[in-house]
Amino acid sequence: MTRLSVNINKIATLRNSRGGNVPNVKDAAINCQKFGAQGVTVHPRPDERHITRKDVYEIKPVVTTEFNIEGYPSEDFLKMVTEVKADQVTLVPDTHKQLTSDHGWDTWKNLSFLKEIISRLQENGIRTSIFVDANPKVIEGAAETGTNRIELYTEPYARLYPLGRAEAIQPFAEAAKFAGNIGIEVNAGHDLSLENLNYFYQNIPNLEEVSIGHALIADALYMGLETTIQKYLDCLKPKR
Ligand SMILES: CC(=O)[C@@H](O)[C@H](O)COP(=O)(O)O
Ligand SMILES: NCC(=O)COP(=O)(O)O
Repeated sequence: MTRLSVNINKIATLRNSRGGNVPNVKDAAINCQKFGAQGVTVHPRPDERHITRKDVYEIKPVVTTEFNIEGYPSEDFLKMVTEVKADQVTLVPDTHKQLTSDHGWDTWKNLSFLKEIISRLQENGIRTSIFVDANPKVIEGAAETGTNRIELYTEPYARLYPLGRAEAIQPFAEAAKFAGNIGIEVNAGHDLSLENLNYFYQNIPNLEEVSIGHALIADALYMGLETTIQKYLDCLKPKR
């Protein structure tokens, strides 16, 4: 079964545009789960332009499914995810000024750094995932870090999908197969949508989880959160 974790960053973006507490991110987390999401994802950034550190602490008690926190492993970030006891932490190689995440880790170059962080998180009972490009060499490096999972960075798939989905999926299918063969579980995310999700799911073996925010929250403006989540879950129905 592939789980859907809803990234609620964009709810916080809307809230922050006015100050105050509308829309309420805690209620969004509660409702995503009520409507069937099997996880809640947040990606707090150092400038707190959407999810804030305070949000992370406030959301945790209402998450009854899986709380996945994504971000760059600064000391501040590590303290927060450990205090909050995230179920899963996804390490992302963000730089300070990034508009959004746009690349995976160079796992070989950052091997000792990642190894140390991953063992600290695992000692605290937190499952780890690291954000990577669909590249077997990089995934081999990920295995060396001791991580439980990788998250495949799917923006290149989403971008190429309208031009030719068979070519778009190929490196991802190979990468996921390679990860499976060396015993690493696979998550995926970034720019997945109602247009491209089902084909991704159909072609990626043993996909544990997808985290989806931008497109899903945009769809919810038109269809409502409940219908939208149902449609995303329909894309992840067991393969026949
Ligand atoms: C790692 C990843 O792909 C997501 O967390 C995505 O970057 C969402 O972050 P923003 O909402 O800040 O764009
Ligand atoms: N890890 C990916 C994520 O949480 C959401 O990415 P996006 O759907 O907002 O592009």
